[in-house]
Amino acid sequence: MKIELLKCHGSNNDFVLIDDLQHTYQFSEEDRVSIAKTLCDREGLVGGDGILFVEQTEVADARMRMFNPDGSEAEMCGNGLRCVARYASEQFNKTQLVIETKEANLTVEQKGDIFENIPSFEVAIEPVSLEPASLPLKTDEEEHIDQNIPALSEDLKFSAVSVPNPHLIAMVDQVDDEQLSAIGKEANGNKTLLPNGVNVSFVQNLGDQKVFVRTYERGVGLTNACGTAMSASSLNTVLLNYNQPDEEIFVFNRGGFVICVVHVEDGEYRIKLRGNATYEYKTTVRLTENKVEELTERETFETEAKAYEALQAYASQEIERYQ
Ligand SMILES: N[C@@H](CCC[C@H](N)C(=O)O)C(=O)O
Repeated sequence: MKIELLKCHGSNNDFVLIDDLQHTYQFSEEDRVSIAKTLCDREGLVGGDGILFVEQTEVADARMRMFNPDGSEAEMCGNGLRCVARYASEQFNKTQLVIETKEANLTVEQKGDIFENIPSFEVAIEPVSLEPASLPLKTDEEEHIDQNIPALSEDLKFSAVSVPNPHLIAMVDQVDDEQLSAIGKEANGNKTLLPNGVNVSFVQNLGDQKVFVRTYERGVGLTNACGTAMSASSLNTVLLNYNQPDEEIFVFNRGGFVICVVHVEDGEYRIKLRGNATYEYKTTVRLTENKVEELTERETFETEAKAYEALQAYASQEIERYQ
């Protein structure tokens, strides 16, 4: 199988974008799973936190399907959607588009750069639900906000949110990666409690509408950043009165930062996520027997990489101030 790919990232949550708008690859569902496992393998030539298939659709400008490195398909991907937004906006020469995702058609828009020379996109993160059944999280409660889940931790309190992929979020004083990994693995292994698995985030409140978020992603493990997790975490900080609705929340992560705004209207929540959509390189590969062979020299985006280094340096400095 010969595939042209674009390697890109949102907050250094990195993806392999495959354009099925221009091409007609006609991948089977099995192909998609095998492409995800093979191309995302960090030991292989490409590596990534997921695959973004950009496809034709009748109901929106384009359709995004997102597969995790373990081959599972996610309902949504916030950082990935920004990359797809940029790619589709360039294809259609439009700054505002609608992208079909697994559960919703979402508005995406090119917005002012979040940092010098960083092409930035804002995407809608919807539908949002606090109903445990929407994750699903097995419980009799109507909502599970800032409460213990003894099967996962004696002392941490979690909020269950779907956006619409499933998230558990805990506020912490300091992020402990080992503890987060252990809880993430446990939560994803406990199919009685969480039949579809879950993304688990630790959130450190930094004050002044700023937070730091670290996530153990379902189907991946610890990543530099997770867009839907940062959106769900921002909502959690509004629900718990750490941050204000309708105002920008700066969300720092291991790979940079994004800006989230949480809107609350008649008990309904809408979240906007704004951040970078950075291209790394383009190449063509051939996949054979779970092996990747590169057929062309990589076309790299050096200027973008340089600009992003400055953003990353700023974000790292900010994070260090609070460690
Ligand atoms: N990194 C993504 C989320 C990708 C899907 C997630 N691992 C899941 O299975 O729900 C993001 O930026 O939102």
